[in-house]
Amino acid sequence: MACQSPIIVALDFQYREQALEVADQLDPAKCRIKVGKELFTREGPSIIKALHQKRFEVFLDLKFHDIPNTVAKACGVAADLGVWMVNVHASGGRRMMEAARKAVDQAGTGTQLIAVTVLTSMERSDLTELGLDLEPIDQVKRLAQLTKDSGLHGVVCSAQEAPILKPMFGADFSLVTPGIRPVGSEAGDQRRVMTPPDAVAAGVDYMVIGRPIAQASNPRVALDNVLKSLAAQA
Ligand SMILES: O=c1ccn([C@@H]2O[C@H](COP(=O)(O)O)[C@@H](O)[C@H]2O)c(=O)[nH]1
Repeated sequence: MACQSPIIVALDFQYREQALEVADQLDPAKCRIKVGKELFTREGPSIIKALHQKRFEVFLDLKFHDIPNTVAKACGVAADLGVWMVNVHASGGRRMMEAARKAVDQAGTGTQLIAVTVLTSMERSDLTELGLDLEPIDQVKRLAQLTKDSGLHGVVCSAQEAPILKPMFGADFSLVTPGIRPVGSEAGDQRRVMTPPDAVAAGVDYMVIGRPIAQASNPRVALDNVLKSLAAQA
């Protein structure tokens, strides 16, 4: 049965052993797992297989950004791996995203394809340096609209943008939000952050949590504490 939890735990480790040690402390009924660039670059598709064997649904977070043909082929291969979700950068443009969606659909594995709008580590000053003289929310809205128009299943954004995006794009367009910080945990390199209960109240569908759970002395307890904070609010 598909996992009902909104939590996606990012296993940002280099080695399979480290990642699986944390995965073994987690319950696939209570969270999904995100595999990103560091772990996938070291371990390759075998880490996906290992997590699937442990019954986790996997978000393969490689944020593809290249010409349409290259991204479409990569997304098709990711979908063939049977991952639950894969992503691209929305700034790759409409033709890139449409090609990627087509390739994912052709795989026939039900993989969801989403696009990154503005990284949660970025704030207005970062956009200014890129020549974008606007608030993150304005760029997020623009790229989310392009993502929706290109036929993708949702976007990566910050939870801070969810109250605006959810009514704009509706229940079927997933908002996947990193930059989630339980009370008391350090923001680190994240800039647009929110607590788990506030993120749910803001309308997010899925929240990605890495270091606050994966680097905790007890990841199982850290995950349970997040889930308890959500239940207390419900
Ligand atoms: O905009 C984005 C897109 C992806 N991420 C990824 O999410 C996790 C967050 O980890 P934390 O340790 O909870 O900060 C990480 O794997 C990023 O690559 C993101 O943070 N922001």
